[in-house]
Amino acid sequence: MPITYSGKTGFHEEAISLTPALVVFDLDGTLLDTHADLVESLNLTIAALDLAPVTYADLTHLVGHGAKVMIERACRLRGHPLSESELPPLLERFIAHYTDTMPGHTQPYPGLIAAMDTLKIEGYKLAVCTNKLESLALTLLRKLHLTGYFDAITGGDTFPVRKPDAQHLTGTIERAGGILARSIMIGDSLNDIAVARNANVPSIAVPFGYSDVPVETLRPDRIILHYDELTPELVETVICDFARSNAVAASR
Ligand SMILES: O=C(O)COP(=O)(O)O
Ligand SMILES: [Mg+2]
Repeated sequence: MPITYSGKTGFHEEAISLTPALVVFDLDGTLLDTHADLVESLNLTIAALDLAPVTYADLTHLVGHGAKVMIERACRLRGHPLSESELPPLLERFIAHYTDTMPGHTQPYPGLIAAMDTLKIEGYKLAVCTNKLESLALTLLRKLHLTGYFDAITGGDTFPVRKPDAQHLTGTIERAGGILARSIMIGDSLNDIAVARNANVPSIAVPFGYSDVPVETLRPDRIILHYDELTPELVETVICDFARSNAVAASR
């Protein structure tokens, strides 16, 4: 059974404390180190326009809003803003190459699997909320034998809106059978911390992903340097501290 926080007694608080907590992960740069494959497929894509390759350092400014935006930004960076008709064949080229080479060099970050195993054993729910196209996220997670961990996997095209719009996260939580008051969001970039703030859910940032600014400046509720730190106790503490500061703010 998950450890529960001891809020005020009463039917409502008790019902909340008995609901298993849900840990929602971003994908690129949070669950999985995808950078080598993203850069490779992106460079093969823009090579169709004879554009020079982008680097890993460039990726931090390109990634975060899905493949379409990443291709558009890479072309603009290389001095070729795309016209509307140029994008669809490039997107197709990217999707085909990225899918064909999966899982490529992509790997879970150190300690992730052990942390997820512990959370699952303790009764926690897990989900993925990524701006990657849903089909790419599903195929990649399937090829890495990870889909079984998650109660929901949603992408940038699953709902009419995507991160940082709150509805991407609230929709993911609903699909996973979680509740807002017992959920946390873990991510590497602005969109993840912003979606959590917009949905009124606490956030944990990881510094090893693709943020173009230091994650401290995003003001997450916590930062973890390694997945060893992602324990049931930490999840409960973050949820409890967040509920407490919300209650203090409401009483002012
Ligand atoms: O693929 C992207 O652009 C972003 O993906 P993420 O939301 O999993 O970081
Ligand atoms: Mg990310």
